[in-house]
Order: sequence, then C-alpha cells, then structure tokens
Amino acid sequence: MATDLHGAVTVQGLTRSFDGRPVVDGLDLTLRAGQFTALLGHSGCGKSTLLRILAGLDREVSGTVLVPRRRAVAFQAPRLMPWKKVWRNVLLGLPGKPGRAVAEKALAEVGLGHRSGAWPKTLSGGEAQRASLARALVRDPDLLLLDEPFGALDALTRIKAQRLVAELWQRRGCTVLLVTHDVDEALLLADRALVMRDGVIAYDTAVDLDRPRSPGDPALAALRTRLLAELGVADAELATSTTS
Ligand SMILES: Nc1ncnc2c1ncn2[C@@H]1O[C@H](COP(=O)(O)OP(=O)(O)OP(=O)(O)O)[C@@H](O)[C@H]1O
Repeated sequence: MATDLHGAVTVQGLTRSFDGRPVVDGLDLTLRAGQFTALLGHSGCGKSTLLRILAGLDREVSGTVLVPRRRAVAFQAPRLMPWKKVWRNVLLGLPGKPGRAVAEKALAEVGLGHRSGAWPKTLSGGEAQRASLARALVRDPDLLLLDEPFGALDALTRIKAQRLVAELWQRRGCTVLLVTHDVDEALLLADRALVMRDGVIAYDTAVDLDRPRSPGDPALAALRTRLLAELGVADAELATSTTS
C-alpha cells in the first residue's frame, strides 16, 4: 500500500477475496481531501472489508490503494482495554511515549476530559464510543475511517454522537469515510453517499444540501428515496430500515 501526505484517497482495481470469493471486486474509488463520504450497502457487501483495507489492517489485496499516512479508524465496538485507564487507552499504540496531557486534549475535544482517569467499565456506551473517537483523533488523522460508530448507541446518544462527529469534521477538515446502515445518518452528515454492491461502488451521489440539515427538506427526501431504491428498500419498509 502506498501512502501520501494529503487527505485524498485513490483506489483502483481493488480486489479482496475470501476463500476464492471476491468480496471487493475491481473497485475504484477516489475521495477528495476534506470530503465527508458515507458508505452504504447491504450487510455482508464488503463495507468493513474496504474500510479495513484503507486503514491498513488488511493487506492481502490486489490493485492500487493510495491513502494518507495519518489515518485512524473507530469501530462500532469501542474496543477499550479494560485494564488500562481511559487516557492510557487513548494513547495505546502511539509512538514516542506521549504524555497524559496529549490524551486529555483529545478527550476534551470529545467532551470527555473529566473521565480521563476512569476505568473503561465505568463509562456509559456513549462515553466509551467518545473515548474510542478520542483515540482516533489523537493520531491527528488526515483520513478518519468510521465503521458504524453509532450503531450500538441509543437514539438520543446517537444524535449527540452524530453532532459531535459533524463538529469535529468541520473543525479539523479531515477526510471522513463513514460506514453506516442508516440512510438518514448518511444524509445528515455526509456530502457524498456511496452504495456498495457486488464488490464495487454501484452508486455515487453528491449530497449537496445546506447545513444544518432538516429531514423536511424536499431535496433531502428525494435523495433518501433514491438511496433507498439503490439499496433495494421499498417505501413501505422505510421506517424500520433506517432505525435498525
Ligand atoms: N476474515 C474473513 N474471512 C472470511 N470471510 C470474511 C472475512 N472478513 C469478511 N469476510 C466475508 O466478506 C463479506 C463481507 O464482509 P464485510 O464485513 O466487509 O461486510 P459488511 O458490508 O461490512 O457487512 P455488515 O454491514 O454486516 O457489517 C462477508 O461475506 C464476510 O463473511
């Protein structure tokens, strides 16, 4: 995998197979630096596989992958080490033995400065997810990869976490790729939405809507219908498909 110094991502002819079955199959994708892109697609279509490849966690691929050197990933499960205090979790794996103040700065950015010395098991689900986000931010990423980071949160915590990510993105200006099952979440946050199908990006649309966004905006509603059609979801299924 090649790396460059900017936030842009270039993927060409990317293929990843498991047991002889291609999950990513000649995929092309370009992300502009600073762009917030949502990646949608049916369960099992290969979204996490693509994200893991971009994160450098899976190198058994063919094709070209050009990503920024500084990149970080946050998963649906916060993956905190229970035997390390929150601030130590934030610094986990960082080179050069950075001090607690570095962790606390990232924790403050996600509104968790006061929990720095806590044990992970004492955090709520939303707090743990924010700690996981701080662990990504402390790496000062040009590319932030988010794999369903809000999937396990209750509705209210989820809304707060979505707002936080939107704020962080606007403040930091990094490139974001967000894997989500939730079309409404994609339309709330992203300025581009992709649908992955049959191992490639099968649909690609700009989400060119003013912020903050309102679900009542007719342009948003039209995009929503189109994306759901791309996902093969009929109108009658709308309510359940976007809240699960
Ligand atoms: N390490 C692995 N070994 C074998 N098969 C794998 C491996 N990782 C992923 N797969 C398979 O690749 C396919 C795509 O998985 P992936 O997790 O990327 O899908 P996804 O779109 O992220 O799904 P979901 O939305 O349910 O998280 C699945 O069929 C999965 O079983």
